[in-house]
Amino acid sequence: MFFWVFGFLRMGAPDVLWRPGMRGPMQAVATELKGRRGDNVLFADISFSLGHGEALVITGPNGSGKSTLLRILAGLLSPDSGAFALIGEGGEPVPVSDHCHYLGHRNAMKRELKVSENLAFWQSFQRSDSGEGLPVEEAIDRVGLTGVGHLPFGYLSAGQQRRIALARLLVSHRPLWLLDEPTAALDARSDRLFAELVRTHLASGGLAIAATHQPLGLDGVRTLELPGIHATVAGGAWA
Ligand SMILES: Nc1ncnc2c1ncn2[C@@H]1O[C@H](COP(=O)(O)OP(=O)(O)OP(=O)(O)O)[C@@H](O)[C@H]1O
Repeated sequence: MFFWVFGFLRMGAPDVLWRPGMRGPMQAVATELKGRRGDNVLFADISFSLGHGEALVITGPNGSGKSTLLRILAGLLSPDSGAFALIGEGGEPVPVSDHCHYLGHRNAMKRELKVSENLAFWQSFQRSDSGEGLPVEEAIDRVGLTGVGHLPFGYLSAGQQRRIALARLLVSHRPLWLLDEPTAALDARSDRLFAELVRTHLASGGLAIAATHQPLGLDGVRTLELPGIHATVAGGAWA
């Protein structure tokens, strides 16, 4: 038995706001990905293609393999078979690890370091040739937490910490955002703020793939539903 839910609505043609130093449009292509944990095949035949300005939301029950699929896309796990590639301007593949932001369940911040120190670390660590990100203080402003830069990260509430984790996406520019439960712990206002951040990213030609149980407040994104463990997925492919 297999379930595929396709949302083929595409967001309106984005105003492509290329910034200085930014590379040309990218395309993300997954080809017949098969993911396994131990003896369990979680999913198979996952194929899709995303162009610049497009987003994909991955849904499915607990344990269906959403995080596993995202980790495979990020290059943190190997697929059982199949491939995922990011194709740059001119048709050449570019390393996914250098061109993606991966936001996992955890925020990947040091509790003892100041918010600004954490973000400055990520800015330096994830510097890319895809273009400049925002200054740290501006990224903090964008997630609605003006003035918290001097505080230790551990002083923030769970929702505030998640918002700073989202600010990490802004301090260095990377075209592909891979987001695992990005809105966990966020309140309704922060959900809207997150949707706005993704909308802006897509409008500047970026790509986003998010695994979530909650609606992300984004219109016109494609949806991929993983059926759940022990089910067989077959025959689903996007052009
Ligand atoms: N490190 C691991 N070793 C072995 N099995 C694992 C490991 N991590 C996850 N699994 C198993 O893989 C399956 C898929 O897990 P995954 O975290 O990808 O699901 P998910 O769809 O993201 O779940 P959730 O909605 O609960 O976040 C689960 O059955 C889980 O027990």
